[in-house]
Amino acid sequence: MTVQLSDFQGQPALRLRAPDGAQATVLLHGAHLVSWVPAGGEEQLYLSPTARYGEGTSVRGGVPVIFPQFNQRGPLPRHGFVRSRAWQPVEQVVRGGCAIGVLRFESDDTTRAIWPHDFSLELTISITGRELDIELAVTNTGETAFEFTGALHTYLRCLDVLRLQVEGLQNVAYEDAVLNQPGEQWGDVLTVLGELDRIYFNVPGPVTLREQGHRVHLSQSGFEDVVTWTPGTERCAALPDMPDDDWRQMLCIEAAQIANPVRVAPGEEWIGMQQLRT
Ligand SMILES: O=P(O)(O)OC[C@H]1O[C@H](O)[C@H](O)[C@@H](O)[C@@H]1O
Repeated sequence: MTVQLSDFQGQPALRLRAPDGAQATVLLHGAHLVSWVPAGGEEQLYLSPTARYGEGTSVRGGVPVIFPQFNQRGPLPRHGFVRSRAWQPVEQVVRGGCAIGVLRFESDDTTRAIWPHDFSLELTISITGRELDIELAVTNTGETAFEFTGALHTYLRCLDVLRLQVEGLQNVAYEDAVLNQPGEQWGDVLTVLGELDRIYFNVPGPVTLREQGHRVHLSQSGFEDVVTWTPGTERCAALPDMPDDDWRQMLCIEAAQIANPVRVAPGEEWIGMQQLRT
């Protein structure tokens, strides 16, 4: 196995470095990407300074992998269970100018006890220049089909969430979990006024986060939906693993599959991807 483990906050991690200087760090815990610095650029991901680490916890920030259940849309723990478990490192390599890290998670007695299916997940993180690709492959290794929902729950770092714009969601129907009602994005930009928690369904193209002197383009395949989330003042103050005012420095733009659960037949594989470019 071609993997060299580093330490990040006491956690085993893969540090990726492309020949052009792009860097990323992914924990074995949750296959959780906690840092992405494009070549010649600055940190693009928000990571809470009071995040918790280790078995059973989920890290606040970075890119949590949500599987096999989004949020509380089913009987499983919120956002499923793979974000709070250790994954296995599979590969760490530099190929064609990209630094690539691969991690794997396989069903075991603990997962079967709450979700009776056999599966294998592989998360591949690839960086080069100003681009990050995150690919989640879900394989059904069992004898019967299963369905899942999930997401790559990307926390983007920003200067001030109240002063940014998100483009690419015009005319897209959404469900607003704060107002508890459906809606449709009528303007060409989404601005944030405070707590925001929306699922945009069937998003047709890329989404761009834009603020003064900074922008990130996000595109996705496999995943049909996009979630936008920031907790706002009150909810953030109630989160034990995030400083009270830090919600102003982040916005989650998640590649998600929620409205139409994915059905995976025995032996089949589903692939979902989120691509970020600055
Ligand atoms: O606090 P967590 O379990 O990590 O969930 C954080 C957030 O994730 C998603 O974005 C959901 O849409 C939110 O409703 C939820 O609050």
